[in-house]
Amino acid sequence: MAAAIEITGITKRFGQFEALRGVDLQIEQGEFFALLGPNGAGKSTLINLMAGLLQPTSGSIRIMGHDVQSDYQRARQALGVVPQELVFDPFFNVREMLRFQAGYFGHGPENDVWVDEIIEGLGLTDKAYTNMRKLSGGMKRRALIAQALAHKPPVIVLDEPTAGVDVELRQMLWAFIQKLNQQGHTIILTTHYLEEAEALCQRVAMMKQGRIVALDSTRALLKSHAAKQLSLRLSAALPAVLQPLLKQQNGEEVVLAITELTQVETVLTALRQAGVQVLDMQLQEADLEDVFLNLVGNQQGVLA
Ligand SMILES: Nc1ncnc2c1ncn2[C@@H]1O[C@H](COP(=O)(O)OP(=O)(O)OP(=O)(O)O)[C@@H](O)[C@H]1O
Repeated sequence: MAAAIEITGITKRFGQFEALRGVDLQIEQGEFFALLGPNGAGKSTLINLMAGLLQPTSGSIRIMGHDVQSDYQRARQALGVVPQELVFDPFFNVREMLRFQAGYFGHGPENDVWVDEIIEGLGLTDKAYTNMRKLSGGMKRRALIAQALAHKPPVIVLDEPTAGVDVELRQMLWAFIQKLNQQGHTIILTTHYLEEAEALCQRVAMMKQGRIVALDSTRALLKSHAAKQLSLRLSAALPAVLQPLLKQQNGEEVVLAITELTQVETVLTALRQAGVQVLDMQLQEADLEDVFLNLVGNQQGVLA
């Protein structure tokens, strides 16, 4: 079985600037995959290369086994990309636009059942016959997501689909995308909402300055890269023996970084021996945001 996406040795220069510096990545069919990274890491450039909108400086990309350059049409047919920007054709209503889009990929009336399914799945039923230019911003975004899906592509790329959208659309979108994933579609998601990636994606790639700096299952990343946090309110100062674990001090509260649960016992013993009482205690699991900050740092705008 061909991989959904196979990226081999991709580099991309814009003049002197190297936006991608050797990216290798294979995403299997049926995966729900997150592509994360701070602003400027190269995510959109990689997506534009997948969609054939840019030519790589070197390397190759295959979508469902089809080379994006030498077999462009079949590669493009296999891919649906939901772009970041709201670009649309103002002359059609929603349903017409979707049928037109599917027609562009060679589908006829047999695809209408699918078009109606996405209209319903994205909550556009009431707007199906409304002209695109009369839709509100949120509804336009739904229509653009629908547009990327109109030709029923097996591989779906969502480039920050929930940036600036309300909770209702977010929940509806994720329910629908999860259903598509269960039906066998491969989903690739970029998002700055790391809790979304953590909740939805089985595997994560983190990019920094044009390179992949981490690639693993979400679970393994959480386990290997981030510590748990133990927050304590104490009756006296933190004993010196525990200072090496100190991560933060917020007034009365001290936050210790621990890697193993057994360390909690060690901390409590050390406190008892020093005669320090625990007034309050909270153990917090590491989340994907901690991993992200550890690996790529909190550059400006990362978690906008
Ligand atoms: N057409 C272009 N010409 C010159 N530089 C470009 C061009 N497109 C992108 N870049 C640069 O390449 C780098 C990667 O940009 P890209 O848009 O891929 O990042 P990103 O990870 O998608 O960021 P964001 O999270 O902000 O969308 C940036 O430094 C950007 O300025």
